[in-house]
Amino acid sequence: MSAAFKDGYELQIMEQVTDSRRTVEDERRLIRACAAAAQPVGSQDGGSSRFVYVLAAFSALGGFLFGYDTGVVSGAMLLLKKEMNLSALWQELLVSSTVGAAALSALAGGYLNGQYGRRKCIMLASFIFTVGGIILSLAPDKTVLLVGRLTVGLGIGVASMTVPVYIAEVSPPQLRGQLVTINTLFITGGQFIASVVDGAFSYMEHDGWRYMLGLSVVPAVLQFLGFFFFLPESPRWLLQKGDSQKALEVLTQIRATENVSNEYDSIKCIIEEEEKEAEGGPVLCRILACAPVRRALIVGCGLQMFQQLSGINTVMYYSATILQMSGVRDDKQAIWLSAATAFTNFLFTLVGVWLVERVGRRKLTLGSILGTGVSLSVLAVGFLLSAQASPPVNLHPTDPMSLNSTCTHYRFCEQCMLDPNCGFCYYENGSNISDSSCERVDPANTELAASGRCSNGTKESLSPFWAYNYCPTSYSWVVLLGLILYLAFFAPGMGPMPWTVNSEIYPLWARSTGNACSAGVNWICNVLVSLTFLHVAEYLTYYGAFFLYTALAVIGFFFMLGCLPETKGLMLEDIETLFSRRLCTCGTPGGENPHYIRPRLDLGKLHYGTLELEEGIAYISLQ
Ligand SMILES: O[C@H]1[C@H](O)[C@@H](O)[C@H](O)[C@@H](O)[C@H]1O
Repeated sequence: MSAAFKDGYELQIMEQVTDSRRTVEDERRLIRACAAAAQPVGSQDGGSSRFVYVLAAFSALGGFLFGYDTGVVSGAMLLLKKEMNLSALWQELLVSSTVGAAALSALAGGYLNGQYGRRKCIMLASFIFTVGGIILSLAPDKTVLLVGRLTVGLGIGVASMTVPVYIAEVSPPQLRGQLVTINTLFITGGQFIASVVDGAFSYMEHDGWRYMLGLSVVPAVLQFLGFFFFLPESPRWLLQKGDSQKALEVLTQIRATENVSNEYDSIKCIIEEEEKEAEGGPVLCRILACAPVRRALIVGCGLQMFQQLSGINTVMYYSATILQMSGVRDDKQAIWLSAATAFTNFLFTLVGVWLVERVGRRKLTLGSILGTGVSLSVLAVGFLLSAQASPPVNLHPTDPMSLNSTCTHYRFCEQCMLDPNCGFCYYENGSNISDSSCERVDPANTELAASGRCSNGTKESLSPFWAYNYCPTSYSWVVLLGLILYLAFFAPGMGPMPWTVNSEIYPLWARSTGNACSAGVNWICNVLVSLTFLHVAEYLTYYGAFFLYTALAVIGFFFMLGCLPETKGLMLEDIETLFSRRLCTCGTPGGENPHYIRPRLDLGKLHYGTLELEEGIAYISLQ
C-alpha cells in the first residue's frame, strides 16, 4: 500500500502485519499522522506566520512580570526599610512571601489550566498582577504591602506554568524551542528593567518604592487587553475539550494558511486515541501509574530542581555584595552595577534563544550545567582565597553596648562578616587596611554601624569604610570572574531549558498537571535556597556554600546526561515516545538524523511501528 501526498511525499508501507482490530479509518488516520510528522523540519504545514510571534510576545509579558516582580523588590526594600522602619523579619516576609505564594499557585494552576484553558489562565494572571500592583503602590502600611506581595506571587505562579505551555502549543515544531525560550528572555528582561527602575527611583527620598512596585500594572493591563480582544485559546486545548471547529479556525489563523489539515489531523488523531485510552481518576495518579509520563515528570521536576540548586538567585542577589568586594563602595554605584549583572543575564539568555534550535535542548543544557559547575567552583575558590587573606581586627571597642555584643569577639574580618549582626569598620591606605574593628550593625539600616565611628554615614575623605556582608580583599577579581562566567554559562541553558523542556515533554492529558508540579518544584527550591543561604554561609562560610552548589551542579549534570532526551524538531504529540523505552534515553532515537520520527509505539490498540525518511520518501514499517 502506498499513498502520494500534495507536498510531494510518497508514503510507502514496507511491511504490514494484519491487525484485526485496526479499521480502514484507523489506517487512514495513521498515514495522515505519520505523513504530517514525517515532513522535514521547516516545511511543516503552513510553517510560521507573524501572528505566532505576536502571540509569543504577548504571552511572554507574563514572563516579564515574573522577572519584574521578583527583581524589583530588592531595590524597593532599601527604601521601604527606612520609610516604614521594617524589622529583618518583615523584610524577609515581604521578599519570600511572593515566592511562597507563587509555589502554591503554580501547583493550583494545573487544575485551572486543564479546566478553563490557557487563555483564561493567562488573563487571570494578568488581572491578579494588576490588582497586586495597585495594592502595592497604594499600600498605607506593611500589612497591606504583605497582602500586595502575596497577591503578586499568586499571579507569578499561574503565569510561570501557563505561558510556556501556551507558547509550546501554538508554535510550529521548528520554532517551538525558540519561542518558548523567549519567555525566559522576558523573565530576565523583566529582572533587568526592574533593576534600572530601582536605580532610577532610588534617588527619590519618599514614596520611590510606590513607583517601583506599581509600574508592573502597565504590562499586566496590556497583556489582559491583548488576550481579551484578539489572542486565541490553544488549539490543542480546544481539541481536547471537543471544540474541533474552533480548534481548526485557530490553527488556520495562527499558521496564516488554509493548509493545516495534516497538522490538525495528526493532533486530533492522537488526542482521540488518548481519550480512548484514558482511565478515570486524578491526573496525578494517572501520571504516576503510567511509566513513560512518570519518567517525563521526574526529568521535568529534576531540571527545575537543579536550576534552582545551582544557585542562580543567590548569585544574582549577592551580585551587589560581590561587586562591593571588588572595591565598589558607593551604594548607588552598587545598584547600577547589579543592573549590569541583570543585563548580562538577559544578554546571555538571548544567546540561548539563538542556540536552542541550532544545537538542541540536550546539548545546550549539558554544556550549560557543566560550565555553571566550573564557574561555581571559580566563585568558591575566589571566596576561599579572600577568606584566607582576610584582614585582622586590630581595634576593640570598649563602650558597654559593644562589649555586650558578639562582634567584639572576632579576630578576623571573615568571622565578623559571617555574623549577620556585625560589620567591619576600617581605614584603607592603598592596599593597606588599618584601624579595623568589628562593630554591631544598625538593624534598621545595614549600611551603617549601630554606634561608633562607622555609624554616622559621612562620606568625608577621612571617615572610615563600613563593610557589611563582605571583607575588603585583593582576590575580588577571581570572584568577579566567577560571576561573569557563571552568568555566561547559566543564562543560555540552565535558565531557560527547564521551562522549555517542561512545556514539551508531557502528553496533552498530563501537560497542565506536569507543568504545575515542575513549576511548583522550581518555586519551592527557590524559597529553600534563598532562605537557607545565610545559614549555610554561617556554617560552611561563603566558599563552603559555593562548593556545595558546585557539587549539586555536578550531580545535576549526571542526572541530565542520563535522562534528558532531545526534543528538538519533534511534534509535541511524538515526544512522549522518547520516554517509553528505557528509564533513561540518551539522545534522539534516530541519532543525528533530524528527519527521523518514531511515531507512537504500542499505544495499546494501534501498533504504529517506525517511520524513516529517505530522499523524500517516508518509509513506514508497521508492526
Ligand atoms: O529561568 C529563570 C531565570 O533564570 C531567572 O533569572 C531566575 O531568577 C529564575 O529563578 C529562573 O527560573
